Amino acid sequence: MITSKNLRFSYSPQKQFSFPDIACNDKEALLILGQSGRGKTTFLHLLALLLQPDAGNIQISGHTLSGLSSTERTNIRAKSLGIIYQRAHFVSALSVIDNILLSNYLAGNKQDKEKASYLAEQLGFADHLNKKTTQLSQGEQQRVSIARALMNNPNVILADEPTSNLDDNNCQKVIELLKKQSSLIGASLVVVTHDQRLKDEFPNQVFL
Ligand SMILES: Nc1ncnc2c1ncn2[C@@H]1O[C@H](COP(=O)(O)OP(=O)(O)OP(=O)(O)O)[C@@H](O)[C@H]1O
Repeated sequence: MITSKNLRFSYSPQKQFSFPDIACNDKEALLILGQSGRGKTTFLHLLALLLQPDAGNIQISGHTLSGLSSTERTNIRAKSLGIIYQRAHFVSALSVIDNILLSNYLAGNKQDKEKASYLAEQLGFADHLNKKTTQLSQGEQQRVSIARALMNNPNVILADEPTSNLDDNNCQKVIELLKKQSSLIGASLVVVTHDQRLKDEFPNQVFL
């Protein structure tokens, strides 16, 4: 479960944000909608402990995540969070499968090739595992990002515009897969987007 309360953040005195409180239980999904520039990525990066709030707090599975060192934040991110970034940030020298296995390595876990292959099968890119990520289409890269985010069975999955580069058919597929896979591992799923196609896919919604 993830909750946030009274979160505030500023890039500068002119650019200040107050975010609505959120709560997303295990196996549940929450959609955060907002137009471009409303602070969706900023909010997601606060939830992902990549940015530090000026005020307010975040709890994951009942633990309050304030006053942590940078190492502690990095460890929580690697072990408890699955993050699907707006841009995938793959290591271009590595193959698709090695990019996926890298998240096991960074969390200090055993590299689980079987799980990577299973997820690739489920997400429909099993034929591409030995390619370089640069050889994949945007939609394929999006699905590899989802597999990478699921590898350590995170408590919380945070997805930034996971469907923005996808056509209607792939948009539907990716959201179904994300909801199914996160529910299977018992995670909370938080999606930020401006993609109006997702409005009917999530009963729980917050607007920025
Ligand atoms: N590092 C930064 N320094 C200063 N201002 C920033 C920084 N990052 C983002 N901003 C500003 O903060 C605002 C919110 O940015 P953010 O990326 O969170 O919005 P968004 O809702 O995700 O937008 P989009 O849908 O276009 O990705 C924007 O006006 C942006 O210019």
